[in-house]
Amino acid sequence: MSSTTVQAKYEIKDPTLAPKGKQRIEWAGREMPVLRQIQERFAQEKPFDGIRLIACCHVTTETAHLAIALKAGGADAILIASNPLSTQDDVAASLVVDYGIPVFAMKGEDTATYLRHVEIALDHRPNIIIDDGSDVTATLVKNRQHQIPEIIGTTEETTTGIVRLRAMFNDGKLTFPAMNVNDADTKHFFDNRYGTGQSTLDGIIRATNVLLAGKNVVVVGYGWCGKGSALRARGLGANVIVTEVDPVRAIEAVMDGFRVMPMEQAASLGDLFITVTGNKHVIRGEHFDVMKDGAMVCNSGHFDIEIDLKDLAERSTEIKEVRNFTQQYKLKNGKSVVVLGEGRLINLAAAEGHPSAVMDMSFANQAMACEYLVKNKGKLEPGLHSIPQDVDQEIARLKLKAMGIAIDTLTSEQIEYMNSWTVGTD
Ligand SMILES: NC(=O)c1ccc[n+]([C@@H]2O[C@H](COP(=O)([O-])OP(=O)(O)OC[C@H]3O[C@@H](n4cnc5c(N)ncnc54)[C@H](O)[C@@H]3O)[C@@H](O)[C@H]2O)c1
Ligand SMILES: Nc1ncnc2c1ncn2[C@@H]1O[C@H](CSCC[C@H]([NH3+])C(=O)O)[C@@H](O)[C@H]1O
Repeated sequence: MSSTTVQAKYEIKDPTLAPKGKQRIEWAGREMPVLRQIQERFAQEKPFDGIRLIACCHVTTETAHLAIALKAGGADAILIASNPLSTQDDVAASLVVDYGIPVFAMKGEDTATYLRHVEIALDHRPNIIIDDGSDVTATLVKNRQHQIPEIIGTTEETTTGIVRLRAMFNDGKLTFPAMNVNDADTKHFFDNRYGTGQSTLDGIIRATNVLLAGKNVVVVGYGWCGKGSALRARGLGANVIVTEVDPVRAIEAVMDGFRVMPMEQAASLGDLFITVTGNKHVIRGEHFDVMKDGAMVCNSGHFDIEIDLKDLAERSTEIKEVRNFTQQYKLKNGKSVVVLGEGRLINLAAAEGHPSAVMDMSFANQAMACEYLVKNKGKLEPGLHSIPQDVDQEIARLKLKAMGIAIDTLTSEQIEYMNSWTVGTD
């Protein structure tokens, strides 16, 4: 359903889902104490008064808390989906109905609708863009150069978005500041590793209900997301195999106790494949040809191109939906390959994405990054900017405090020793 009145512009599936969405948003809030404190401060200080802001994020209970915090800080904010399959329609409904935040997102929207929502967001003439994967920023740079003078800056949530921003900068096209949220320690150490680890396995289990104990699980890419996925798959009793292209990460996987081999070999061994590379076609034709009958493939990295689904379709005689988010491709060679979540992020398509406790830190970084952009308006060079270390440390301190965990502090003698060079072997 959509409304085009100036006050209540939105496009969501069904506003009557709002009560369920509100209940779920409130539940998530129990695990988001850091963002809550930031929200309370924003409500007092109103750092975003007069600021138009768009957020392109997965529309989840966690993102709801980010949007609510930004609105509390005075932002004129609207929200669109960062993935066609990840929207939680009840959350979208509640944001519109209960919190007065315009949302343009519907679970299962087609690519044309997804791209139309990007245009609607840019029509809002944002001063700040919160992006997850850089689709909005890339559209701005490609098609809306005239709006760039109005941009104070952007913030980027994920690894692939940062890769795209670096490429944009090297091309001379990133002419405004962009805050690198992904690389904050309190973001990728926890979100990419433990968040992706848990929610990826959650998505696979919700989609298939298969037992993982004893299965050969191939994790493609041993970065932050790969480490988390491999760790949690092992925890469920799977025999984990890792494939990599980076020799250092391959050694890490070996020393973490996993078998490492090229995909050419792993393809015929795996019962389940999880891609987490941010790259393209890491599983493709020659791999499908040698897979076991009934092998399952899914992606928890980035776009739906990590697995070459076009190639798979060309090798198939039939594609059948066998469960929600589970499609069986019947191959010409007589075997079948099962694709989960249409090759899009399995953790957000079939499950609910990362748990609130990790998104608390990711979105605390997002909120603080937006405030930093406003406070430093006109002073930051174009290009990528790290989250200041004191902000990262403060988020960690607040999180530990909320967890009820105390840690030690350096004594003055230790500080002096750590800053000296004269004391050595005696
Ligand atoms: N599902 C989620 O919720 C979620 C969360 C965070 C990040 N991400 C996305 O997941 C992807 C990975 O993120 P990350 O932080 O782990 O990145 P990363 O850079 O730490 O890891 C990616 C790894 O993939 C490896 N790789 C690249 N091409 C490969 C290939 N052909 N075969 C095998 N390995 C290959 C790289 O060498 C690297 O070690 C990114 O696209 C990121 O945006 C998804
Ligand atoms: N529950 C959640 N709510 C909001 N964002 C999430 C949640 N779980 C994971 N994410 C974020 O999703 C990002 C990866 S998603 C990559 C986005 C891309 N547009 C695509 O859909 O392919 C991570 O960096 C997480 O911070």
